[in-house]
Parts: sequence; C-alpha cells; structure tokens
Amino acid sequence: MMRPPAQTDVHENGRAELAEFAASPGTCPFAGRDGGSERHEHAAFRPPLPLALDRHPSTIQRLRMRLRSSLDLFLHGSYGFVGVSRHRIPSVRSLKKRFMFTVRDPAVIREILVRRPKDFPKGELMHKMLGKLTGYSIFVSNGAAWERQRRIVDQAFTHAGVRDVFPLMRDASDACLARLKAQAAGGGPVSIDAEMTHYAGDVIFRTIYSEPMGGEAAGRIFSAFEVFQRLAFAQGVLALGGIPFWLMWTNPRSWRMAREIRDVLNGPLERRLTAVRAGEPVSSRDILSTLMTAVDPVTGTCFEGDELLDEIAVLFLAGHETSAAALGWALYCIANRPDIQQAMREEVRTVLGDGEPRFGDMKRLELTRNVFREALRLYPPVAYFSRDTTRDEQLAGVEIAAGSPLTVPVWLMHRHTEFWRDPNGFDPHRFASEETREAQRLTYMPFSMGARVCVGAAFAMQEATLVLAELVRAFEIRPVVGHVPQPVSRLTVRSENGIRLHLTPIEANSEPLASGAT
Ligand code: HEM
Repeated sequence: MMRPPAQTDVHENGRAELAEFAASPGTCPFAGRDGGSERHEHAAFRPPLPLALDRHPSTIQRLRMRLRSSLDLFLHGSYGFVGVSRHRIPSVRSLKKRFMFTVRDPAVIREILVRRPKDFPKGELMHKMLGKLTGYSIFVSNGAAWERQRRIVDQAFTHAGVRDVFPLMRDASDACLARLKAQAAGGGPVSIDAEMTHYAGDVIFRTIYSEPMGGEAAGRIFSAFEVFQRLAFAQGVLALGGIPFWLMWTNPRSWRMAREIRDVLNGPLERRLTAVRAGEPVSSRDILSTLMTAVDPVTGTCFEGDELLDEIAVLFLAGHETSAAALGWALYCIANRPDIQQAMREEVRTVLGDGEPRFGDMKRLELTRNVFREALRLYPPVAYFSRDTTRDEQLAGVEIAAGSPLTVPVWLMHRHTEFWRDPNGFDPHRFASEETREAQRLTYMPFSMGARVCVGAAFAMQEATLVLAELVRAFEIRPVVGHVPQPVSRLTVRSENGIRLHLTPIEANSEPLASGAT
C-alpha cells in the first residue's frame, strides 16, 4: 500500500536519542481511567521500535534494509523535522538523478490530501504492485474511474450499513472467542497476530457474504496473502529503483498467489449470483447485496462482471490486513499495561455487564476505543501514503518536478517530537486529553484524510472495539517473557517475529490474577 522513502535524513544524535528513548524510565501522568496524576509502577510502557540503523549505511545495506522493511530507514532525527525533504532514488536504468519527497509538514500534508487531492493522485506503481489481486479498483484507481467506484462503495459503508452488519461482526467475534478459549485451555502462549488475522478476515468475509469463512478458505487465503504481500512490497522497492515488473523473477509466483485469493473470494460471489438468477431469497443486509444493487447517482451505472470481484478483493485486502495488524499491537500493549487492561475490563463490565454487545454500546466504550486509537498511532497499519505530482510544484519552499513521487510518512508524523508528548509511550488517555487535541488535529491520520480517507474507518472502529471488549472481559492478557515483537513495514506494519501472548480465562464474577509476565 505504500512505497518506502529512498533515503532519510541522517542526524548526528540519532542513535543516542534512540537509546535514550528505549531505556529511560518515565511516568505516565494518568492513573486509572479517570486520568489522575499519580505516579504508578506501569508508567510509560514504550513498546518496541524498529531496528536502529547505522548512521551512514552503505548502498548495499540500504537496499537490504529497504527490502526488509521501510521502517528501518528512519533514524531518530527524522522525527523532529518539519518540512519537505528530498531523497535521491538510486536507479539501475538511468544516470539522470531522480528524487522523491517526504512531507513532514502538517499544512503541506493537508494541501496534498484535503485541498488538492486531484493534483496528487496515487502513483502507477501502487497499481502495478496490487493490481494482480485488485484490478483497477478503488484503492489504486484515479480520476473519473475512482470517483464512480467511491460513490458506489460509500453506499455500503454508511452508518446504517455498518449497523446492519454488526450482528455478523458479533458472530465473528463469538467464533474468535471460542477459538481462543480452546487454545487458552492448552496453557501455552497464543499467536495473537495470527488469531487477529483470522478474526478480521472472518469479519470481512461474513459482512460481505453473510457466511463464515471456513477453515479451508482461511488457510488458503492467508497463506497466499502472506506471500503476495511480501512479494508486492519487494517488487515495489525494485520497481522504484528502475527494474521493470516484467523482468522480476517473482512475478509468476505473485500472479499465482493473487489468483488463489481471487478464486477463494469468487466462490461465494458465484453462489450469490446463481441464487439471484434463480430467484432464490438472498440477504439484503450485507456488503455484497449493496455492491450488487447500488447505482452510481452520477453515471447511473452499477458494478458488473469482474469489477465486482475486483472491489471485493480490495475490500477484503484493505479490510482485514489493516485491522488485524492494529489489533495485534493493541493487545500486545495492554498485555504490558495491566492497569489499563483492568480499567478497560471495568468499563466493559459497566457498559455491557454480562450481556451481548450491541451496536450502540460500542461508542460508550471510550477507553477501549482510545486503546485502539493509541495502537493506531504507534503502529499505523498503513505507514506511508504515496502520491505523485501532476505538475511542477513548490511545497514548503522545495521545488518538485512534475511526476515526482511524494510520501506522507504516517509513522513519523504519529511519533513526531514537535507535536506529541512522550511520542513513543503507550498512553491511550492522551486521546481523552485537551493537551493533545492539536497534535491529533495536525498529525493523526491512521485512516488518512480528505477525499481518499478510508471508507472502512467506522467499520474498523466497531470491529476492533467489539473484539477488544470481548477479550478483556474473557481473559487476563499477559506478555510472554523474552518475546519482543519486531515491527516491520511491508504492506502493513506487522511484527516480523509474530506477537505471542498468554491468555488466562477469567471466570464469571471473579477478579483477574495479579498481572506480570510469565
Ligand atoms: C484499522 C483498520 C484500517 C486502517 C488503519 C485503514 C487505513 C486506510 C488508509 C490509511 C487508507 C488510505 C490509503 C492512501 O490514501 O494511500 C485507506 C483506504 C481504504 N480503506 Fe482502509 N483502513 C482500515 C480498515 C479498512 C476496512 C475495514 C475497510 C473495508 C471494509 C477498508 C477499506 C478501504 C478502502 C476501500 C480504501 C480506499 C479508499 C479510496 O482510495 O477511496 N479499510 N484505509
């Protein structure tokens, strides 16, 4: 979903600052859910940062790092700069210097995303990276094609649309809880990132098709997607360096993976189309039914043929991978902050009691939502937005030639030292505080902003709040001693070594055990 910057600024104190951030004991100004100011033992948990890098990496080192994860390229000095910086793109095809630009100025970011989005479309590279799976659908398209797709897809994600599919989300959450209870009974740690992938995949599958994602479909789709995402990211990096896609040896494999995913998604689509043709009763309250019937008010057209599968593929990709990544990080963070976890549990008991969660309850789970917002700040699933310029520009005093690639580095803006207090600390209460309102307004953009803001933002907040509430109600969640997840960014920000946690079932009417790593 994004392209890494070719080179980042190198600041002298980068490594020293990094060490300081990692080691310094801090205090959290909040104690408990009411935001008091008492110091306490769990204060300022700072979850893991990407690998530090040498101050002056060689070209080979840089290429290796770029193929591994785009986050590794950021030094700590990059987190304090406000402006637009220029980076040389090394190319094997041309001696002519090419540059890309990283935008770390909130006013310029707003100019690009909100005020003049048509002048800064998505680049062709994104289409080449994802097109095998998604065709020319809403995530990668531009211009009139995108406007039409967006007008149709939006109709499935209205407030009423998200409310209609909430019972299907709840079925996925119940199924997730049942799987985790069975695993927790075994006593060992649980691979929570894999479980959240299953949950988010099941949510989107059920809400699109009104049917659960069977074990076989889940296995096929997740293993194919794992490979596809790795290859797409590496292909994007190589293409940026001037290697044409048709020359890449990974191409046939990535076509195979895309076909595998599309085959799985096409099964229930074909079943629905056959049922409709035969006049059989079908659900009218899922995403597929809206996508099949919604008419674009401007052109009077609807999605047809392959278009429908292209849009489903992109909704499945954008809708499960992002939510799953952020949920894994959110659970890791609360595992390390038992006080916040306990406050969430109390909130859930107050709002839900022992009852079934309802759509309207979700917005009352304010702390739970803030935990998810904070996980999205620290580990934004989409770490960069990539755009191209369509004409010569001057942004923040920097000359940019038409056709140059631009990057908005969400990861950096979310940890920017000019805007955020304790930027690397996990502190969900900051979202309830006036103090950070300005930082949020200027730099917080996990779902992007402007015309191309995520269509599924409200949907994602509902599914995440729901499952986090259910999990803290059912389990005490603790870290695994010695296991430190390593953040990497390929298509989304994931942990390279997974995220493992201990889940201990909480009996009804009993308090959780005293927490600590085991
Ligand atoms: C925590 C979960 C999610 C995050 C962090 C997220 C983030 C984003 C971001 C940052 C973009 C804009 C990317 C860019 O401009 O380059 C985006 C676009 C999009 N997202 Fe999400 N997303 C999430 C969940 C979802 C869900 C659940 C769905 C659908 C079910 C969805 C569907 C889409 C679509 C279709 C677009 C393309 C919109 C357009 O270009 O008009 N996303 N998302």
